Amino acid sequence: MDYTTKIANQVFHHLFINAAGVYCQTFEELEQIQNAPCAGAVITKSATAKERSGNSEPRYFENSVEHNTINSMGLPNLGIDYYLNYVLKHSLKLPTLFSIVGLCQKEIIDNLKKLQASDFSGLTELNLSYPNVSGKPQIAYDFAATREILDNVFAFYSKPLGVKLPPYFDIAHFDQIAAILNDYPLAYVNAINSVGNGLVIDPETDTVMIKPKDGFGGLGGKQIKATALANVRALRQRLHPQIKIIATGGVTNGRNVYDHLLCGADLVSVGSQLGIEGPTVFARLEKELEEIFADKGITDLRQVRGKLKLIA
Ligand SMILES: O=C(O)c1[nH]c(=O)[nH]c(=O)c1I
Repeated sequence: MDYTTKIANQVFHHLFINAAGVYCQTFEELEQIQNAPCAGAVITKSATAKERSGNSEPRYFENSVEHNTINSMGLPNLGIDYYLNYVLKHSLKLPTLFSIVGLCQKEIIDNLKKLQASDFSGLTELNLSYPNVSGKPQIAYDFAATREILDNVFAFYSKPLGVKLPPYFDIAHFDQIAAILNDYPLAYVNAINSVGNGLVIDPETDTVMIKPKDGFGGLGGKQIKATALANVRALRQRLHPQIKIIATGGVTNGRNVYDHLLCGADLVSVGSQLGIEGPTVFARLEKELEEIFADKGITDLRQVRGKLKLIA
């Protein structure tokens, strides 16, 4: 299958990218994704202006039997300069996306000003849905704040930009966020981030699984697949066609990838299952996807993308 996909000035030859936050904290992890068979792109951990150690541990739990995760990492990262050094210093094998975040609007703007002034020419992903910094609502759940930030960003930022969105659960919210995003020259949206503030209990000890926020954390893996598919589908139906979609959420096998394509995904990102299985996951997913294509006699992605059928 020819997976060639373009987003802004970047050409991808495979569908898969790591989800920001997974396998992308250090040079070593980033290089493992660069060199992973069937990986199409790499994205950095969402970077803040300064290095952060993040929340206290345990802050991540994976149930590898059920393919589910919960995390309240608290934005640990090595700081924007570290990741800028990576994307500028290395002859990178794959298109490498830069994930940016900020604890306040000023930090977001300052980070993007630094990127704008740098020689970085790839895609930037503005994370509007950093769920685990306590006391901070997700920007993307505050529609006025979302519009304000995008106004301020696009007043100066001229490099290709995407936004990472949290899941929405209300049709009116799909309408509202899409109406906002359609007002800006976005290269893409990445939907969805983890499903916020879930709770997982240890049956042995009647105790929460993670320490921060009394056990509340962002959910990932199989348990969020239906929500992820709905968000990809709803955004595809509403956004201008030139705004591409990176689909994230619930991908553990080839059929899930296929379903995200049916809902309109241009690329597919893998988070929890990458963390559980490691970078060989991309080759397994591509193999399973090609088996589905063979069964259905599909030879071109245009026969799948956005082709979800409804009941007449
Ligand atoms: O806690 C985190 O670091 C984190 N965790 C997530 O599940 N999504 C995010 O965007 C982030 I910035």
